[in-house]
Amino acid sequence: MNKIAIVGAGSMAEAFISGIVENDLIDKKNIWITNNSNKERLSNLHGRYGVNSTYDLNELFDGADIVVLAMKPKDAASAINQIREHLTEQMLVISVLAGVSMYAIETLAKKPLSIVRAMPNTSATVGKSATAVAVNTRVSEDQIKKTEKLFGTVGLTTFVEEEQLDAVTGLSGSGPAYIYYLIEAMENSAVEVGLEKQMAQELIVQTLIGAAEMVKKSTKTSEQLRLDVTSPGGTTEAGIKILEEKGVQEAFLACIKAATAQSKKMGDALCSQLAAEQPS
Ligand SMILES: NC(=O)C1=CN([C@@H]2O[C@H](COP(=O)(O)OP(=O)(O)OC[C@H]3O[C@@H](n4cnc5c(N)ncnc54)[C@H](OP(=O)(O)O)[C@@H]3O)[C@@H](O)[C@H]2O)C=CC1
Ligand SMILES: O=C(O)[C@@H]1CCC=N1
Repeated sequence: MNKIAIVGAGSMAEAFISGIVENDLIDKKNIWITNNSNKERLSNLHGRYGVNSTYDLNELFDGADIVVLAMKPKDAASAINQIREHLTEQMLVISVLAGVSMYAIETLAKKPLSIVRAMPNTSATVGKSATAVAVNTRVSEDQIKKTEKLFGTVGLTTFVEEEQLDAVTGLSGSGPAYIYYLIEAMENSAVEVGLEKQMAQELIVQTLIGAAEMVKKSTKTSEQLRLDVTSPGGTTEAGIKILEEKGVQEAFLACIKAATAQSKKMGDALCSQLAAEQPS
């Protein structure tokens, strides 16, 4: 890895910078970043991580072997249009943009590119992202190794087909929000049954970490582990009965299907727009 050029300086970009710098993957002087206009944000990132920033695209891309696209999907078209002349077939272009396909990126760049499309989640901030990655046929073995190293600094990486990324987005991309929602619900319930919120939060968080660790380490399925907790006529049985009556499993199915469909819809909308703009 020689130089990384990051386009977009939001929370996702910062999670990567933090992971790369903490793991000494590359000298921080070789990490370059730009954004749309927020100079204060760039100087803040420089101050905290020692990375370089610039609005000069020649300086940003000069000698870069990896480019990370980390702006919002709505800004992808204008951002890629601005940088397209600097992108080369030799560079590895890593995109974390939700719903922006490799086809869309190449169409906007107006050239074939080696593209890695990734779906991390916000737990990248604490090095615990569940990231799924798809690569196109131009990505070399060496670039795959670089990709694994890079995403390894922010958590777990798994390789998927591009078609699976909508489902991954609906599952683990949005996933932290579902878990926060569950935590919120458990915190509010704890208060209702007479517990102090802060203390309840500690219990809930440790319960989640412990249960997740059990699923990860045990040879039992999650269903078996649930049944292990559920004594006949006991408290868990009483609680789970209510979750079943309220249709919580069905609600999760509908939730993940809706998020997957929304990811596909966002991607399809951009692809249709780009196809319509192509000269016939
Ligand atoms: N949040 C999440 O859970 C997840 C997000 N993602 C993806 O990560 C990406 C980044 O998200 P996030 O970090 O939350 O975004 P933020 O809104 O925090 O940051 C977006 C950044 O893009 C910059 N930007 C906008 N337009 C341009 C441009 N033309 N050229 C250069 N930079 C530009 C903005 O600059 P300025 O501030 O100057 O306007 C800002 O620094 C998104 O595409 C999202 O889909 C992926 C997985 C999970
Ligand atoms: O809600 C969103 O669109 C983004 C994509 C994955 C997580 N957040």
